[in-house]
Amino acid sequence: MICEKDEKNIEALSREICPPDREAMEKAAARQEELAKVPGSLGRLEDISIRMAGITGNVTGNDLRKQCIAVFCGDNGVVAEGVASAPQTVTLCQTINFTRRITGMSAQARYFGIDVLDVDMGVAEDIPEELYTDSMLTKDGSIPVKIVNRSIARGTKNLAKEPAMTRRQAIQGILTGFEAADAMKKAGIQLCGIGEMGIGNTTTSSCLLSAVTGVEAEDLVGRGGGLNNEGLETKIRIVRDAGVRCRDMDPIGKLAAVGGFDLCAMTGCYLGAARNRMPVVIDGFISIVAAVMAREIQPLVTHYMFASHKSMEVGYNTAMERLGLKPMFDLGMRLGEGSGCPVAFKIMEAGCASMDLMKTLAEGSIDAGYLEEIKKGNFF
Ligand SMILES: O=C(O)c1ccc[n+]([C@@H]2O[C@H](COP(=O)([O-])O)[C@@H](O)[C@H]2O)c1
Ligand SMILES: Cc1cc2nc[nH]c2cc1C
Repeated sequence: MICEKDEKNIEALSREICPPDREAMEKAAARQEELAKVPGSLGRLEDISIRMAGITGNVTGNDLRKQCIAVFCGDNGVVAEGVASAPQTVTLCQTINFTRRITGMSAQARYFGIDVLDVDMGVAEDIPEELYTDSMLTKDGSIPVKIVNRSIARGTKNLAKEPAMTRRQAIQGILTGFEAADAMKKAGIQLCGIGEMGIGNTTTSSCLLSAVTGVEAEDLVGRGGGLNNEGLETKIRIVRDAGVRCRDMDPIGKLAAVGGFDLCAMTGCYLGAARNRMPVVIDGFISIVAAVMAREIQPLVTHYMFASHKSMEVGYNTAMERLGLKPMFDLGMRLGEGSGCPVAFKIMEAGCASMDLMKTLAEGSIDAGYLEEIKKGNFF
């Protein structure tokens, strides 16, 4: 049963997020200056290693090889307004197909050996019982391959006509996100990404972004999965009304009025990852709007966030400016699911490898001792 205590819990948990370790960051920056290269020549890979030092407090040894993408799935009542091009049933289909590792995100996850934490936050249609699990961890403490049942309701209400959900439901969703972050930490995950699946969620995300930033709907709303002109006009109108209606609400109020169950859980998961001092990767438009919502609750959370790719969705830049981050790459992607996270994980590993394995010129000098080692066949 969700109650006032749970809302206080979100505040208390968010207050536990620490600022980054500045001393470790200074040491890491100094080490990057000394390594055998032109200072700054590894560009943003250097920044990543320095930010990682701030997150863990360690300059070296920031191993990021145990990785997981948490994908939060749910349907959105607002699709009744004709604001999405794909049928709602795609949400169910992809939620199931994450477990088969055959979607845009999960195929990459399978290839790279990344875990997927697939959470049903409120898919409208039935998920077969055999595919469900109640626990975010298996008996041996790993991330389950099945779908974790945290369904709040079979989709949200139509936000154009009434609040998408109750405040209690929004709180429940946020706390599920915290739970997911804790489960990943317990499973030994060192780097996580946050994705989603939910037809209609570029509309809910645009509503939230408009409400938070006050930016005009026309400058935020895109075609999502490929909306036609008529649908786009409706979407802009709905986002404009929602933005005005929710402008003065607190973050949880905004999420309840015009958000989705996926967005609530994603918001909580960013906060939970930061609370666990775990670096967390942002995917596309929906993912970055949830990151903005997390920042509205606790600004320190951004120190733990890394932005993967620049989504093609129109409002992406507005959200990015709000966070003060910079995407790592632009591949013209706009799929969602967490599909930008695997490549970002590899870039982040590269940044940490430079710090761990490179030497300074002095440490790597070619002297007689080194040549003796080479003669013995010891190259590393
Ligand atoms: O993340 C993005 O940048 C992104 C941009 C456009 C669409 N999507 C995906 O497409 C779905 C939402 O699109 P829509 O048009 O139904 O609102 C949802 O399942 C997202 O994962 C995702
Ligand atoms: C097939 C399909 C897959 C998706 N994955 C995320 N959003 C999606 C939308 C569609 C239509």
